[in-house]
Amino acid sequence: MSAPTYAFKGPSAPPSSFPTASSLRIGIVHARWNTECIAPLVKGAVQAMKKAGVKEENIVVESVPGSWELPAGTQRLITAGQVQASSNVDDLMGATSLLDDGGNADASSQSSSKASRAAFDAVISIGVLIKGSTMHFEYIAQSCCEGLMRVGLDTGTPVILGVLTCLTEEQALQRSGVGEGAGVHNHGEDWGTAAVEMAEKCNRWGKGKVEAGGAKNYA
Ligand SMILES: Nc1c(NC[C@H](O)[C@H](O)[C@H](O)CO)[nH]c(=O)[nH]c1=O
Ligand SMILES: CC(=O)[C@@H](O)COP(=O)(O)O
Repeated sequence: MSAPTYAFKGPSAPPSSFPTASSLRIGIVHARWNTECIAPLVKGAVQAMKKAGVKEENIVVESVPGSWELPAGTQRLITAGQVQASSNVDDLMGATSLLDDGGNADASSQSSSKASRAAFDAVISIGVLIKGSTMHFEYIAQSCCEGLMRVGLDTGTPVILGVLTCLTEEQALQRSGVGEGAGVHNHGEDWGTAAVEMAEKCNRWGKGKVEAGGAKNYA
């Protein structure tokens, strides 16, 4: 199944600068299913956030078994950040991620004395669902996306939907930036940029600051 070509589908350019990026703390929770795609997607998100100005030590990467576990994992990571911010709880010990050494290293490898202990400004939830021969895919895809939306609205922390729901392995690879042919694009990069933008905007709106004058662009 080859990728269709589009005239304009896709996100427009992100903001040209992210003034508060260096002080943001952003979490990634990724599923461990379909690692061929998960690893490049997580890498794309991390690289985009670093390019926007987020410090590597302020990006926390944790994993859960599959996409079904993403809503609960995301909710609990947000809570963990809030607990850390209000106490002296140290790193989240024992956590494993595909990006660690063979999935066996613990989260202390990410730690740095300079790392933020603030509540997370945004969390990216990354999973790759690929249609099989039963209804498994449909149930997980629907519940996972609805669950992640609920976590974002209930906690007030921006949750970025980094879940691919693909009908074929080829579709998943193309959207992870490792496929072949037209339409290959690492969506993880878009999710990283979206996380920084939403973190900055929600922090600003939370302080009651809104930008005036935007209507002139549409007059
Ligand atoms: N089929 C896929 C799954 N399935 C696993 C579930 O997400 C879950 O981990 C299991 O049922 C235990 O509760 N997960 C994916 O991320 N991607 C799939 O394609
Ligand atoms: C429950 C499962 O993991 C499995 O039986 C789902 O099968 P499929 O991915 O072919 O729908």
